[in-house]
Amino acid sequence: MTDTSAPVTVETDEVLLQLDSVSVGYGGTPVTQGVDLTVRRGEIVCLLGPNGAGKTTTLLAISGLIPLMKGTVLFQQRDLLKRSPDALTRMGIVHVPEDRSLFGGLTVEENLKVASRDPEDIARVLGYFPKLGDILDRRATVLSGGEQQMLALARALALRPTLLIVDEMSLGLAPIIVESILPVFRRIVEETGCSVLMVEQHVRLALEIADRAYVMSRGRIVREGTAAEIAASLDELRGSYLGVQSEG
Ligand SMILES: Nc1ncnc2c1ncn2[C@@H]1O[C@H](COP(=O)(O)OP(=O)(O)OP(=O)(O)O)[C@@H](O)[C@H]1O
Repeated sequence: MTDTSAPVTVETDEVLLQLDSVSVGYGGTPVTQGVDLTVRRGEIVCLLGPNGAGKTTTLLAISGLIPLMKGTVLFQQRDLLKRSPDALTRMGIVHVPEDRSLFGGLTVEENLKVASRDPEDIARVLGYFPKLGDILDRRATVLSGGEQQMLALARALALRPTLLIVDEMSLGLAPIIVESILPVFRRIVEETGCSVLMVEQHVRLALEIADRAYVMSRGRIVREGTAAEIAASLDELRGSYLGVQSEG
């Protein structure tokens, strides 16, 4: 059995994901323009910005769900162009979308079984979200928002991601639930060595657990820095880019 308590040593200088001059959009119209972004192994990176900035669009492009218009996306130094979303999942890129995409008619346990290759994976991911262990036979559709989000994350982890992409994990959740779930990402990274790229509206909470952050506005990266640097300039960023809707 895998010992999940031992921290995994990670080489944080190794670039896992690299976006160079990425432009992507819909119907031939670019939404993002020339986005440069990197995620190193074992890092938690936040992508911040106001509504409509292009954050979700950027994540969809990384996961192969919409085609690039310009630029390159390298994952472990391999070009992701023309790879299907399924192939990217097999390579270790696992995307938890904004709508969570659970199988509503299936139970918690069945949702986890769909994702896991090995029964041990289910026990392992329940270690991060013990509450799910008490409701294994409950259908996903009747779960609370927080329980659904835990299940979506647990299912993603059962796929053993190298890069976990999480879009608006906190959407519709009470701040107290967000405060309890966000720190789990730090534990996941320390114990599995995976990297996390997340879009999060609870900016201050997200920066507490992140290593670095990018701020996006109107499809461009307008600021990047360590989480501490971005947190220190939050008041200024709120005034110029992040807008009043950013919370936390
Ligand atoms: N399927 C689509 N077809 C056409 N335009 C779209 C589509 N999806 C998003 N857009 C547009 O692309 C722009 C960027 O949207 P995106 O969802 O990437 O922003 P975001 O930064 O994630 O915003 P939010 O925080 O509100 O989720 C918006 O103007 C949006 O209306």
